[in-house]
Amino acid sequence: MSNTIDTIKEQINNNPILLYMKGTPRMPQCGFSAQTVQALMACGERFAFVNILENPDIRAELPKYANWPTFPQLWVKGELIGGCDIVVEMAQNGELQTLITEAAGEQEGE
Ligand SMILES: N[C@@H](CCC(=O)N[C@@H](CS)C(=O)NCC(=O)O)C(=O)O
Ligand code: FES
Repeated sequence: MSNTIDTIKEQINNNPILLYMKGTPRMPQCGFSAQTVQALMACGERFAFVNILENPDIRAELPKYANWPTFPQLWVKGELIGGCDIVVEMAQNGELQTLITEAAGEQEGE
């Protein structure tokens, strides 16, 4: 569905820090999404999210577009960073904070 792909592209281009997840940051609906939100929130910056459980078209199309089969998916500055495993690892080694702080700087400057 090309419409859905356009929506996805818009979301990715308009939100420098964007998490596709199951549920919401306040109420994640899966442990993988919950862990990822926790790591992201610990960075202390505002981020956008899309609840894919409420957007079945995006749930169906994004994995093909991203070439990444699962959720959550963290996108920063238009690029897929990864899912839960990668985000948690990057949180542990400090890379996530650096990435998010930098992306948030651009967000402020908008
Ligand atoms: N190892 C994955 C775990 C995520 C995962 O396995 N997600 C599954 C279950 S929540 C998924 O998104 N399945 C496809 C779907 O539910 O649409 C990661 O690092 O993100
Ligand atoms: S919803 Fe079952 S593992 Fe994520």
